[in-house]
Amino acid sequence: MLGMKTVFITGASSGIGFACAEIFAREKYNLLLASRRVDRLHAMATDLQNKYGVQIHAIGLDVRDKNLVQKVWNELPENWKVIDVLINNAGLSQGLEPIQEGNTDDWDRMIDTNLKGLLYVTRAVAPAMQERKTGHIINIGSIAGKEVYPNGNVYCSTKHAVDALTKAMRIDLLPYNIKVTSVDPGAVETEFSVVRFKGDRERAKKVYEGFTPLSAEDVAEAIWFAASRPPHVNVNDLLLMPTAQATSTLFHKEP
Ligand SMILES: NC(=O)C1=CN([C@@H]2O[C@H](COP(=O)(O)OP(=O)(O)OC[C@H]3O[C@@H](n4cnc5c(N)ncnc54)[C@H](OP(=O)(O)O)[C@@H]3O)[C@@H](O)[C@H]2O)C=CC1
Ligand SMILES: CC(=O)[C@H](N)C(=O)O
Repeated sequence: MLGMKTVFITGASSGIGFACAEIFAREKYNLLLASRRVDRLHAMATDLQNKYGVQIHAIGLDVRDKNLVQKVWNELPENWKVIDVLINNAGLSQGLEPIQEGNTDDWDRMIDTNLKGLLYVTRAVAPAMQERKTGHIINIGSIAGKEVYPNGNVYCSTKHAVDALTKAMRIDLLPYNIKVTSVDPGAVETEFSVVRFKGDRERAKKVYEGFTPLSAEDVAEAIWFAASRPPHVNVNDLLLMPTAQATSTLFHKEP
């Protein structure tokens, strides 16, 4: 661990988080990886350790579980609590219905993951950054945190909350030299839509037909850009879109 920086990535088992793990390992960061599918994390850890020679610690974690988040953090070996960059990436959408037809369990899952999960992980990690008077928290927001689109109601509101939280966290943490950034992608072809449509791969595929979406790597490179700025530079908010997607509403072609 000596001399090398450490990045803590939530939601590292797939998509943007998975791509971040590869890029930060390439840049010789040690990786603290968390998600529920810890088998995937172990598999990627072996691959990345062989490829880049960095140290990797994988933890099974459901960010919705407040007590588990704190327990897992408390039980980490001390050297894995020295986090230079926290990437609050874990998140999802569930369903795409108008508000009056929405599934309230879906709503709970999005709020518990995208908002409360981000809060619980930040609350566990930020005090150690405060103590060391250094750190960088990168929240993965969305164009859905800047605009809303038909049937996007609760998902969009969770990402609007992430937008507000990022601004508030920056104020609170500035006295301790902790940077706070929001990276806000447009449409990215990951498992996101398969999760949204609960395994309906045909429906998920249709989301990306007719245009070139962002790749997880496109977003991870943007996250690396923000993380690799010199000490006097903070990227407050980085919005990146597929060229073909003028606004979030173009993202959903469904009626
Ligand atoms: N794809 C897109 O178009 C866009 C995505 N985003 C945001 O990017 C982030 C990453 O999404 P993306 O990579 O696309 O989607 P993926 O579905 O590919 O990845 C989501 C990741 O989040 C993890 N995750 C989900 N729920 C939990 C949980 N309760 N506890 C811990 N980890 C969890 C999943 O791991 P596991 O299931 O193993 O727990 C997985 O690693 C999300 O916050 C999303 O809102 C923003 C804009 C656009
Ligand atoms: C742009 C996103 O955050 C997401 N892909 C969505 O469907 O809104």
